Amino acid sequence: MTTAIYRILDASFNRIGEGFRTLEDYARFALNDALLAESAKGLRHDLATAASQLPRRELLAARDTPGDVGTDLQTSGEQTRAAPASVAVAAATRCQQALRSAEEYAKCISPNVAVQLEKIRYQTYTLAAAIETLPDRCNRLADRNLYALINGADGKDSFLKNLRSLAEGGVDIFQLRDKQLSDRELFEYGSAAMTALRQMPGQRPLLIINDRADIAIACQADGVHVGQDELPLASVRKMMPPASLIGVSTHSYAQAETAVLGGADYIGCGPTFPSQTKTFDEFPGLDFLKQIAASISLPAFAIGGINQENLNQVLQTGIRRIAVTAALQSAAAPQQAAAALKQSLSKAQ
Ligand SMILES: Cc1ncc(COP(=O)(O)OP(=O)(O)O)c(N)n1
Ligand SMILES: Cc1ncsc1CCOP(=O)(O)O
Ligand SMILES: [Mg+2]
Repeated sequence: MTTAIYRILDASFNRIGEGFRTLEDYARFALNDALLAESAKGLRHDLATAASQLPRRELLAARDTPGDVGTDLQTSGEQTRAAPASVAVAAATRCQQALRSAEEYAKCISPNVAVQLEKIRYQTYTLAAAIETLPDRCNRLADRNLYALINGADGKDSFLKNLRSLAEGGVDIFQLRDKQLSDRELFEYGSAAMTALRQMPGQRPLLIINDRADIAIACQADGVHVGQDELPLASVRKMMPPASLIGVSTHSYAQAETAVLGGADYIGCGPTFPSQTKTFDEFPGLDFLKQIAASISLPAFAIGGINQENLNQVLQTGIRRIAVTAALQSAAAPQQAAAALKQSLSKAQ
């Protein structure tokens, strides 16, 4: 019986390793996403570490490919795949199934290895979901690059006038960010903004609510933006209607990785420069933006003190999206300032 167990484990380890390699290739060459490719590679290494705790001689001795009664068993679905995305989904499914099988049989000879395989299996569920959903997440914001954080300090009429004017200037995502308004006011401003946006022709700008999933739901906004101190992404996702957008603030590569794997629809990255809107002690700055641009294909908005004067420095990092407050709010002519930012962003695309 021990030979049978090693034979199953040997076959499973091969299947899992091949599955991770297939996922890595898809993330690297089809999605152009270094973070997800690295994540698949990391799991392949974790698998090798777990397997190395079993005697390799026994695993190889149990291998008997010519005597395998299953090599001819194939379903017709295995012969064709509609697209690379289907190859990746099938690879992820095979990995998960083989991990489960390996985990169960490993329990007979090494409970410790079984625990490690279980951990890899859970991480595979997360990675598979992130890989499968990435194209959709990217497409939803594909041509949106100018994001304005607006407040209601001057009253609702002025807020709506500003919203319409900035939309004319080319803002394609708004965030209602106001830490002074009451819950009732946030709801009223958000609802009024949604009514105004729905009346706009063509691809209307989106409305995201800062910090508060409950307010976003109540005013039927397009989504919510949460920082590192708000509710975690997974909890917010459970609360929001299925098509809602969820953005996450990130200040380090590790935070960005967690957001991408956790299913965020976009990330805010910063602060880049000192800001008139919010005070910061630390600035991940342009180096952080470079890191993000090199590794992450999820829409990423640089934020913090960005204006027409320093925009080129941001664009030189490879980042193509920005989120701003003061560059519009403090401008003599906000609509023209938005149009100028939009033009610079469009030129860089
Ligand atoms: C697009 C975008 N990026 C980052 C932030 C900052 O969010 P957070 O860190 O939660 O800070 P507050 O905005 O809540 O003060 C953001 N709002 N939008
Ligand atoms: C909320 C927030 N988080 C990081 S920077 C920032 C403020 C963005 O406004 P500004 O463009 O005026 O710096
Ligand atoms: Mg916040």
